[in-house]
Amino acid sequence: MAPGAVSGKSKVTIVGSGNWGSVAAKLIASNTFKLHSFHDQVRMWVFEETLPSGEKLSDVINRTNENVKYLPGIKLGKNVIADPDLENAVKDAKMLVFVTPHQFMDGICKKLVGKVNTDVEAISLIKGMKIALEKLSEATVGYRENKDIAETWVQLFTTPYFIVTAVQDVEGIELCGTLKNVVAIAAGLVDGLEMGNNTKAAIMRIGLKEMKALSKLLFSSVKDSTFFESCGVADLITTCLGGRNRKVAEAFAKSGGKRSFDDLEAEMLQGQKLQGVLTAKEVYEVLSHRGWLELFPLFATVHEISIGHLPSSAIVKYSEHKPKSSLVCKL
Ligand SMILES: NC(=O)C1=CN([C@@H]2O[C@H](COP(=O)(O)OP(=O)(O)OC[C@H]3O[C@@H](n4cnc5c(N)ncnc54)[C@H](O)[C@@H]3O)[C@@H](O)[C@H]2O)C=CC1
Ligand SMILES: O=C(CO)COP(=O)(O)O
Repeated sequence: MAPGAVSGKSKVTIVGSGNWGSVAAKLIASNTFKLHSFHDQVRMWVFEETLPSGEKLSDVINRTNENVKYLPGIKLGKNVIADPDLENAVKDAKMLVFVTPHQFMDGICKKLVGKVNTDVEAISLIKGMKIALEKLSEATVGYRENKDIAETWVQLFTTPYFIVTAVQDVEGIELCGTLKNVVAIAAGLVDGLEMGNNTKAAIMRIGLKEMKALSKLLFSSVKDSTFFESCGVADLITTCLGGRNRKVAEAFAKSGGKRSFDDLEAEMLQGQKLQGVLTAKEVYEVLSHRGWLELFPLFATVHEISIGHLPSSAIVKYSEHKPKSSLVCKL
């Protein structure tokens, strides 16, 4: 029997403990407690930090059963164990749930080499829900070939208020979750410029079109139908209406570009991380490398605004840059 399957039960470890990581821990812990195929206890790796009280965050989570910094006011479940030691947190796991801001993943993966079970299964969480208050939400699990494994993950996450669907399109789902954060920055800029709902809806539509076009250019296997799943249009709507990327971009535009995204992130999010600005830079690099910049004016403009090369108002002027080919329209 594999070490992670003590008494035949799969042990789950969550790698990450921010806002969404803590929500995931709560969801999963409620299921592992009820379902016989999973070990009750869920380990959650915590990037350790010292709170203003002088206590360690992991100690406080274990004492109060609450992530007081990243998800205050919500009980995680007594079977969630916070562990600041990454190696120890993963060593017996049969199922790993990765949920840290993506800029930290390289370092984490390097530390995990040779430390996890050889038959471990892993999932990277997709985006777009505020569900800790148990309001109805959805998510999509992507899989390649093995639908049975996908269904195990669906079982682990599903609750009466959290509907999870398995979709055979890993790349499409990953790219939806990644690219929507860039569109959310654009939507926030429109809010900061006080341009109203029609303009915002137009930006969201164009953003969705660029999301689909870029995903399909990068991976021909990406399915159109994925954009109508929760990970596609639903996630895009929620992030553009109420997310952190939107909120900080709004403040950036309101400051007339005088405040940087880094400053605003630190001030407004108190340790939580923005993904949209870094993603816009990474997308820009890909577009630039492949000679596709003019095919994706919204994505390119978001990056140029975020680094101060263009004013926020450029977000509604970018359509004057005419794409060189009709490739985007064809897609
Ligand atoms: N909050 C949301 O609604 C959703 C977030 N996501 C994704 O989940 C991932 C994690 O997001 P959240 O849990 O919201 O995190 P968060 O933004 O709330 O918190 C940041 C996390 O990064 C950790 N951290 C800071 N410095 C670190 C370092 N050097 N190394 C490792 N960790 C470090 C902090 O301890 C904290 O746990 C992101 O990729 C995000 O895109 C996905 C779906 C929904
Ligand atoms: O998916 C998320 C982070 O990548 C959530 O971001 P928002 O809070 O901007 O919606």
